[in-house]
Amino acid sequence: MKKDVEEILFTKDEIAKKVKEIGMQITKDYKDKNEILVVGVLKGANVFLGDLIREVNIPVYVDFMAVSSYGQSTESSGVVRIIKDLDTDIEGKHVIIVEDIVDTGLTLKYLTENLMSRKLESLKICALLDKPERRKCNISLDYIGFNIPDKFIVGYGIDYAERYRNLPYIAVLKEEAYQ
Ligand SMILES: O=P(O)(O)OC[C@H]1O[C@H](OP(=O)(O)OP(=O)(O)O)[C@H](O)[C@@H]1O
Ligand code: HPA
Repeated sequence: MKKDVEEILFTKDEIAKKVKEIGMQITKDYKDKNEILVVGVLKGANVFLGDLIREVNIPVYVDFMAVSSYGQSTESSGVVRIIKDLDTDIEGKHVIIVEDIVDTGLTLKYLTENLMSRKLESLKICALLDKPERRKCNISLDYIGFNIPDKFIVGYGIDYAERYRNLPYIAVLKEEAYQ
């Protein structure tokens, strides 16, 4: 796996420091609420979510959605499909969507519109990585870990064709690894 890595963007320690900061900010912002519901977007956000919730010091409930837009390629198809919906009713809840990476923004645009229609109390978005150069729609992110360049990223839960999710760091994938 290491041979396919062009460059390490963020080490394990740098990621842990950033996740801690985001967790502290969420704790501060929601300190007056009884609980929050964190919605992880499978599969990529799984690793980030697992670390993040342990840095939040108020009651956290967890649910997941699975959507599909990329398939086996490095380009978003733009068509988002729900593969797994939430298990819980989110009416009246304070919800935070947790994403690993925002690229075109089409996945989050679809998800926010979908969740907003369910009468929740509030909705915020937390993304570990943001690739603003690639944006194809207007969405606003409430918590962002790192801005990254327009390169294909893997590691810390993020895949190419289901590989590299278990790399402990965040890295740029060599072009020859996906050609
Ligand atoms: O901003 P966008 O262009 O919509 O791209 C972002 C989405 O793409 C990735 O998911 P992917 O479809 O690769 O699925 P995965 O999480 O299962 O790896 C990532 O986890 C986001 O959900
Ligand atoms: O850079 C990326 N890497 C992996 N999956 C992705 N989905 C959107 N952008 C990316």
